[in-house]
Amino acid sequence: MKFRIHGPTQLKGNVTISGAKNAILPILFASLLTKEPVEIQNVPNLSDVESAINLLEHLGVKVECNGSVFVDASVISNYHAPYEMVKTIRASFWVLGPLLARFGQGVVSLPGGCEIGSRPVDLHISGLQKLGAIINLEKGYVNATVNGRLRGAYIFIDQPSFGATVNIMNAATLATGTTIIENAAREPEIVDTANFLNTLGAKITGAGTCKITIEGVERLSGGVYRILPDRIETGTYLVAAAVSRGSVVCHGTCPDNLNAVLHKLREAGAHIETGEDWISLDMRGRRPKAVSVRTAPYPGFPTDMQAQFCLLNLVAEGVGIVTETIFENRFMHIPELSRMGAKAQIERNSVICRGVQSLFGVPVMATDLRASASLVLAGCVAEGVTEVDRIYHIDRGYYHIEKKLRGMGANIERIGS
Ligand SMILES: CC(=O)N[C@H]1[C@@H](OP(=O)(O)OP(=O)(O)OC[C@H]2O[C@@H](n3ccc(=O)[nH]c3=O)[C@H](O)[C@@H]2O)O[C@H](CO)[C@@H](O)[C@@H]1O
Ligand SMILES: C=C(OP(=O)(O)O)C(=O)O
Repeated sequence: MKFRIHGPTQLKGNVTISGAKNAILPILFASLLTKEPVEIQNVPNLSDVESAINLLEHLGVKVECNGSVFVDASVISNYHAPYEMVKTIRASFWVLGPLLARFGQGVVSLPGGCEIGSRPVDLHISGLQKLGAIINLEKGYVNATVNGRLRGAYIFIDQPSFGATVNIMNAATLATGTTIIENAAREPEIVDTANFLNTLGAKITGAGTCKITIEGVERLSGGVYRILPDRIETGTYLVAAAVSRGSVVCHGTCPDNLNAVLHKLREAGAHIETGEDWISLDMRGRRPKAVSVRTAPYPGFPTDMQAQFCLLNLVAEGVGIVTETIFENRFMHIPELSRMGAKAQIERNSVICRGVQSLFGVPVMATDLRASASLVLAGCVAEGVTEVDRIYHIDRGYYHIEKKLRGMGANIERIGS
C-alpha cells in the first residue's frame, strides 16, 4: 500500500480528531485488571488497536467492537504474550503489570528495539520487582510471578518513562497497601488511564504530576469510559495547515494538552485560537518562520511531534534546530525529506534545518509512524507527485489520514493492495 499525493496544495478545512492511540492502548491492557465488563468509547480505528485486541483475545479475553469496544476479561486462558504479537505492537508489554496483579503470573516477550531506538524495558521490570514480582529473563521472555498479591512500595523511576509509569501504576491498583511512583511521567494519557481505573474503583491520585499515589484495592468493577482526544493527531493537522500556508480547525480536541506545540506554532507565525474543544490555526497565506525545538518529557515538546516540526522548518523561512532527547534514532525522515529537496544536516541528536521555498515530489519510504506523517505532509506541499510507500506505519496511529487530508483539500489517494 502506498499514498500517491499530487501537490502542492494549500490545505484548508475542518478535521475531527479521533481518540488517542496512546491512551486506548494502555487502557485496553488495563481492562485485564477487572473481571467485570468494560465499555470503552471514542476508540480510534487503528491497526495498533486491532493488534492490541488480537493479543487480548489470544489471552482468552472476549472483545467486541460495536461502535464502542466492549471488553470482558472475566476468564483468561493464557498468560503468555508471544514475540510474534509483541513485535507488532510494543505497547503489548503493558499486559505484564495487569497479568501479574490479577493472576499472579505473566510471560511476555521482550519487545526488542524498533525503528526509533533501542527502547529498553528495565524500568518496567525493576518497578514491578519493587512491587514484589519475581522476574526471570528466559530466552527473550520476561517470566514474572508473585507469591500472593503484589505489595505496595515506594518506586522512584530513574527517568520519567511513559511506558514504565503505566505498567507500574496499573499493576499497583490491585496491590496490598500504598504505592508511590516518584519522578513519574506526566502525559495526559497517563491521566486518562488513571481516570479509567478510578472509574472502575481504583484509588489513584496525583496522575499528571511527578508523584502518583495508588492505594491498592482488592478488586475493580466494570464501567464505561470515553478516551481523550489524540493530541499528536491534532498537532499533525495543525502542522499540515502551517506548512502549506493554509488554515484548519481541529474539532473534538483538548487544547490544554498541546501547550508546547501551540507555543512553537505561534512562534512560527501561526494565528491560533482555542475553545473548550477546538483549535484553529491560520497562516493567512504566509510561509512559516523556522523555530528551534528540543523534545522533552511532557509537558515539554513531544518527541511524537518532532518529525512534523522538522518538515515545518525545512519549508520555513530561516534556520531551525531540532534536538531529539528521548529516542536515539528518530531522524529516519530526514534522508527521505532530503530526497525531496530539503536542506538538513544531522549532527549527533540535532538536525539543522535550512528552509527552502519548495520541495519536489519523489517516491519515499515511510520508516515509522511519525516519520510517515511528515512525509505525507511533505507530499501535500511538494511540487509534483510524491508516493509514500510502507504506509502500514501510518495506519498504526492515524485514522483515515487520507480522508481527513482530503477534507482539507489534499489530492491524496491510497493505491496498491
Ligand atoms: C518521555 C517520552 O516522550 N515518552 C514518549 C514515549 O513513551 P514510551 O513509553 O515509548 O517511552 P518512554 O517514555 O518509556 O521512554 C523515555 C525514555 O526512557 C528510556 N527508557 C524507558 C523505559 C525503560 O524501561 N528504560 C529506559 O531507559 C527510553 O529509552 C527513552 O529514552 O512514546 C510514547 C508513544 O509515542 C509517548 O506518548 C511518550 O510521550
Ligand atoms: C512511537 C510511537 O508509538 P509506539 O510507542 O507505540 O511505538 C508514537 O506514537 O509516535
